[in-house]
Amino acid sequence: MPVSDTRSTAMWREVLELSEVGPGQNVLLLTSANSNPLLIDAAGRAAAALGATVSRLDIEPNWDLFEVGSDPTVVSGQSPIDRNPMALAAMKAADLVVDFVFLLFTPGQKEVLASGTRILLAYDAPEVLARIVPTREDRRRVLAAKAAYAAGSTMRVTSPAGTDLHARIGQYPITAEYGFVDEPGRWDHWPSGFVARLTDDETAHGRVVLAPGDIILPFKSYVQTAIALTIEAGFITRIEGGLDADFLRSYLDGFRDPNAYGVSHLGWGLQPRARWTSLGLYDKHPTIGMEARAFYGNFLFSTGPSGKHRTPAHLDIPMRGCSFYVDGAPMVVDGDVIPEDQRVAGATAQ
Ligand SMILES: O=c1ccc(O)c[nH]1
Ligand SMILES: [Fe+2]
Repeated sequence: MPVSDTRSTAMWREVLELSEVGPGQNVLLLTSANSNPLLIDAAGRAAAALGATVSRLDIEPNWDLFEVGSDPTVVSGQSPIDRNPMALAAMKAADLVVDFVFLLFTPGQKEVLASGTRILLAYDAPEVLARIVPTREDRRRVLAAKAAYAAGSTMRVTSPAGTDLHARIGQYPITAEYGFVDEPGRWDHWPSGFVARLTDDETAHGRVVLAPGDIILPFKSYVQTAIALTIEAGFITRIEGGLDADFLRSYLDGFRDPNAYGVSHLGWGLQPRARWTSLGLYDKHPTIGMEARAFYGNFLFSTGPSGKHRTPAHLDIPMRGCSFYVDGAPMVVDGDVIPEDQRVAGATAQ
């Protein structure tokens, strides 16, 4: 059932207030043909009610040859604003841009954030946003996890299905997503609730075994048959299994890009209000699967773009029942997050 206008405007007011929107702030709504008008209208009304000056910039759709289906996360890394000085100038002049297009991983987004503009991405179905309106408690929990992740120089992920992945970390920043943008130059995504970071170049190695119930985005499917990935020097070198493995291998082959097999950002889900099951109740169009990316205790594995290599092929693969260690200290054990007051530091913990 759709979220009512009243409720939608109220939730936007809450999130924009958390994002420090108020009188004197310039808020730009960035839209395109793929944007959800319900989200745009509610955000504009809420920002105006908070006293901000609200403008809207509509850009050409970000279609790409490889974009199959209607999910903008299928192809990442470029957008029409990258080569549009007019759009970039408008976004840099804003204090906060609400991105209804999906600019993640694009050079244009990076340039706008560097100017101090805040960018809040909002694309998922309105009822998913309504279920996961961010809170200061989400921010505290995610930032505590970020601090624990930042303290380490090695990571390891294991699972009963046979995952045993090692990597060095520290070369690249941590993305701590809690759903609102309260500092200059900050990017975030509503709904969310997880930490993620790229591994140090060519250091990821071992095995990742996708078990039944793990999710591959943007396929928006639950893995039915196990897929065994061999990881060497930061790349997937072998994909073994049955039909799910064939589909994954064929999909990645279809990009004809060796970087499609890269290991991308790794982290874990920290949103207790996101549910592993939600994706199973939607058709593929209405949602981009943010509850799957954020459900509490997932291991968020992902492939494609890395620190050194660009590629339009990006998969987010939230996995259940894994254990995530930073310098041997457990962050998640068998799919359950270790609360920060029970976390122990250093390699002694394992
Ligand atoms: O919020 C997001 C969404 C997709 C992604 O790849 C990273 N973070
Ligand atoms: Fe991702």
